[in-house]
Amino acid sequence: MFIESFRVESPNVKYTDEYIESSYDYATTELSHENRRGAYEWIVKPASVKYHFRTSRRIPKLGVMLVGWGGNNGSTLTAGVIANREGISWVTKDGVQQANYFGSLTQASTCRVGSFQGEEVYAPFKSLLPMVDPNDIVFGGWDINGANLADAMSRAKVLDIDLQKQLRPLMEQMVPLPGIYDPDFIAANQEERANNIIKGTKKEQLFKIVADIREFKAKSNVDQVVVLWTANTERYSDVIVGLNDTKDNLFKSLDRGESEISPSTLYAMACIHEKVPFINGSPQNTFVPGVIEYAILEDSLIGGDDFKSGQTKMKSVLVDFLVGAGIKPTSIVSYNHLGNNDGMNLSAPQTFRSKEISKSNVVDDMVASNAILYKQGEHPDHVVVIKYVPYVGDSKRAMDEYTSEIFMGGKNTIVMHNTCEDSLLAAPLILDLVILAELLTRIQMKQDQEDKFHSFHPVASLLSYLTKAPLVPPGTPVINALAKQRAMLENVFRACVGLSPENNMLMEYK
Ligand SMILES: NC(=O)c1ccc[n+]([C@@H]2O[C@H](COP(=O)([O-])OP(=O)(O)OC[C@H]3O[C@@H](n4cnc5c(N)ncnc54)[C@H](O)[C@@H]3O)[C@@H](O)[C@H]2O)c1
Ligand SMILES: O=P([O-])([O-])O[C@@H]1[C@@H](O)[C@H](O)[C@@H](O)[C@H](O)[C@@H]1O
Repeated sequence: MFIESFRVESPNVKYTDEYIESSYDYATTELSHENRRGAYEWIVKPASVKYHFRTSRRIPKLGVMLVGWGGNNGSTLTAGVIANREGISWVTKDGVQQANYFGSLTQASTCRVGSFQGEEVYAPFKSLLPMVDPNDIVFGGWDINGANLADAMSRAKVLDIDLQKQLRPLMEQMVPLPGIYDPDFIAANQEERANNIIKGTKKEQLFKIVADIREFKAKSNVDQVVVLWTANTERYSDVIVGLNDTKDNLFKSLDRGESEISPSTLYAMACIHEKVPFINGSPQNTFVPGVIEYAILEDSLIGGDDFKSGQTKMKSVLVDFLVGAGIKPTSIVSYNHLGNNDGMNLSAPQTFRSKEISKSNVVDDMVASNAILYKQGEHPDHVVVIKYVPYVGDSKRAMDEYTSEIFMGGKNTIVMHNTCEDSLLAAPLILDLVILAELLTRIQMKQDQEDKFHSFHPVASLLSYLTKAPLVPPGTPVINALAKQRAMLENVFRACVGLSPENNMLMEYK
């Protein structure tokens, strides 16, 4: 059974005009290793911590500024939202296609709210808490290439022609603002694309971005802005003591005109300066330690890294299943080729290295969870290959092979092939990232013994479901298993309306 919405009635939940307020007993455990009767034992004690949540019900008019707006992802997302908002349908060789938000967790997934007369009851994920409607989002952003969004959509070659024809008049007036271009951080093959750039020193560029954000907010008449990086993958920045290891050193480096400050770090600093959430959809280390310290000091939301859209998303499901089933993956080979501009940029060794890192670390938590299968320090062989093949364009071809050890010395090899437009996987994730980032800024929490409500930690680990390399607060475990990431997000939102975590026990039927 499916219901469109629900209201929680509980002594622990209060709906006012301003807020949804809830009290929630967080059940956890406390572990100790104790010498009992001459032998050490691991003691596990159930514990409970009372939290209070307060979610503002005032949904803002949201402006989203994309860095790399004219790229395949940026143009495809903008086109998709306009098509949904205008209710556009188009003719394809398979018949008439309606616009939809498939692939978006917030817009096209559901969550179980219970059972009714023996039927399982599900509601839209977006009904858990008041969220921005994507159809109401105002888009803007920057691009180092000056193509308008209609031409960018055509260049991307992602969407059907009949749809593009209907969208062109609605998109050709959208022109990206000049972006910060530094050839030292992306592939040299991007140089000819860079015809729309901000001149000046890095500091002048940073404060031009600040001015752009303020002007966009005023002109678009939006209440809140979220900025998301969907520009090219940069090489990693060197992290150097005295350069970018602290907020103060980062700003001193900026004043000195240090070159080792990437464009993405400059955009992030500008957003933190304006207390505008900044999400990194690419794998580079935008968030050098100085940026993280700056975000924490300013309590300004940052999140990332690298959209988890295809091969890696599948990997974070399959390896979790295998290891959870007591099967030992021993070799993982992920190959793909694609022919879009992202693929061209990744054909340079230094930018590929950024992507190789984010695509390789995704199994670490699952391997570490099972010492029966893996000895200390043991890992599967794990290879990532990306090749640039212009002819296939955005239609990424991914081939994965997983070899595992099974019962009594047996071997099992799983091979997968995946073909689809990479941007059609990423665009809905961008939507989720900006909608969730905005929502997180409207949720406040406190433990029972705390005096005042406060926001979540500004490093938004709750966005990890959507990223290959989740950015987490210092000292926080990095969870990559997709089911755990989704459950974490859903259960925190359930707590905000006083509902217990979905535990799948179905005791009613036992
Ligand atoms: N499935 C996916 O598409 C997917 C998944 C994970 C991550 N990503 C990442 O998302 C990013 C975008 O992917 P895409 O396919 O849209 O790439 P794209 O090359 O089509 O778009 C990137 C855009 O960014 C612009 N740009 C580059 N540097 C810029 C800067 N400093 N400021 C402003 N604009 C800049 C480029 O001109 C281009 O228009 C890439 O980094 C890619 O690795 C994509
Ligand atoms: O999300 P995923 O499919 O694992 O990884 C993808 C890579 O395989 C692809 O080569 C790259 O161009 C995309 O940006 C994305 O990162």
